[in-house]
Order: sequence, then structure tokens, then C-alpha cells
Amino acid sequence: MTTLKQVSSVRCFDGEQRRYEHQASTLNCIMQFSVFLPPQALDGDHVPAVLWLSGLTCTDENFSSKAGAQRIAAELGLALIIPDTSPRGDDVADDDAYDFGKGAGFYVNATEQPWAKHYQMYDYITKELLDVVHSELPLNGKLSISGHSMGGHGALIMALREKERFASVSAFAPIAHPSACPWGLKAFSGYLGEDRATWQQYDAVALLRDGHDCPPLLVDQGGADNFLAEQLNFSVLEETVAKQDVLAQLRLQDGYDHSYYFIASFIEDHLRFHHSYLTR
Ligand SMILES: N[C@@H](CCC(=O)N[C@@H](CS)C(=O)NCC(=O)O)C(=O)O
Repeated sequence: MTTLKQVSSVRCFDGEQRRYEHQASTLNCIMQFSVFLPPQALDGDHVPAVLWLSGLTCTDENFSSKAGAQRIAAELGLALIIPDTSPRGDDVADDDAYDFGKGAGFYVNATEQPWAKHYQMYDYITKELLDVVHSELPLNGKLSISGHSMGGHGALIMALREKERFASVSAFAPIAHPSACPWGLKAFSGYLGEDRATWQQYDAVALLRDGHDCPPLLVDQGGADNFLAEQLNFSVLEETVAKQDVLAQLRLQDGYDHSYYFIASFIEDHLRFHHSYLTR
């Protein structure tokens, strides 16, 4: 049974940039997401995919319109799966702040009210969305994961918790230790409540310290990122990774900020990195 409704498709580097809509049962709302299918997938092949998770304030369209990922994805024969960052719709609880509520789902399964009814982003991505795209799109089942900021956090925790599903993981300026930064403290106490023991399953540094295996890892962090000192905990991630048995490259990129100009500058490296593991 087809559950996806295609709402748009535009030609891009001989592939197609598409948008789909579906009723998301984990989130109790209608969701849209974007997909880039490379030319190989339009010619009848089943291709590997990179799942991209976006950051605060984003929809599925920031990455597809700003990162410039399609040229390399077309060359390498990679599909890009690009979900939204929170549940959507008029009956979904929200907050006036940009870093909580809609656009800021933090890829957790909320337990607190009024969030729990809709904010189940961890299960939405790892269970529902990945299942539906693999059953309805020309994908071969091989999958890597990447993301930016809040989405870099999402990519790291999903890879650490579900290592067998992902050939590799990468992140741009991830919120590496959300239990210990203002964005994470606000989101986790709001969505998960005050019992910090329940936060650990959604904190990459905590999962690494707890001995979770990690797929091969690439992280880029801009040295001129406004959020570096207060929010991102890059040096804590570096120290934690160094103590674990992780195949990892963590790169501080001098002069780059937190924006999509930074992502556009290094997305080719990330897609080539993922392709090398997806095609082994
Ligand atoms: N100052 C920003 C903070 C949020 C932010 O920088 N969001 C990043 C991810 S953490 C982003 O990707 N924004 C959307 C864009 O640049 O297209 C705002 O209020 O919009």
C-alpha cells in the first residue's frame, strides 16, 4: 500500500529533488519531507542513501535549497533523505522561542505534557520514516547519517544507539553534549522532565562514555561559529572520542561560522566519506 503522496518534483543534476507528504502515526500529524533521487535511481537502480537531520528553525527545505549537496550526490549515486525537524500542524503544541517547540524537536521522544502527543521525533525518524522510504522508494537499504547542529546531535545519537543500521555518521557543528549546554538543558527538561537519568540516551557524549560503539565518524566544526563556546561542546566531544575505540576524524575549520555557507563548503567531503562506506 502506498502511503506517500508526492507533492513536488524538480529536475536537478539529472536526478530529482522531490517533496513528499504522509500521515505520520508516531507524530499524530501530517509531515512533509524532501528526497533527492540521483539519476541512477531514476534509471531503475536501487541506491544507498544518506539521512540528513537539520538544525533549529529548519524545515526539510533548508538543506535541499542551501547546502548544494545534489551535484555530488548525483555523481556518487546517493539518495538524500531530508526530514523536517519537528511535528507540524495547528493542533501541535508550540512555544514562542526558536529553540523549543516547532522547528526544535531535538530528535527525542517527549514524555512531558503537552509535548508527548506529537513530539516523538526519535521514533518517527528511526522507525516510521526509514521504513516508509525503504519500502516505497528505490533504495538498496544501505544507509549513512549526517546532520547539522541539533541535527548533528540527532545523527550522533541515532548512530550510537543503532550502530548496525548506519554504515557511517557525520556531523556539522553538532550539539555534542546537550545535557550540558543551554539549548539542550531547555529542550531536555521541557520534553523529558527533570530526571536527568532519562536524558543520557539522547546525549552523544554520555552514550560514548557509556561505551556505545560508533560507526566511522567525521565531524566538522567552524572555528568562528558563534555557538561554539556556549552550546556545542566540541572539545568535550574530542576528548571523549579520543578515549574510546572510534574510527573518527574531528576537524576544526578555521574561520567558518554556523551557517549553510559552512555546510556547503564541506558537504562534498561528507558525501564522499559516506559513499566510501556505503559501497564496501
Ligand atoms: N540565530 C538563528 C539560530 C538558529 C540557527 O542558527 N539555526 C541553524 C541551525 S542551529 C540553521 O540551520 N538555520 C537555518 C538556516 O540557516 O537556513 C535563528 O534564530 O534563526
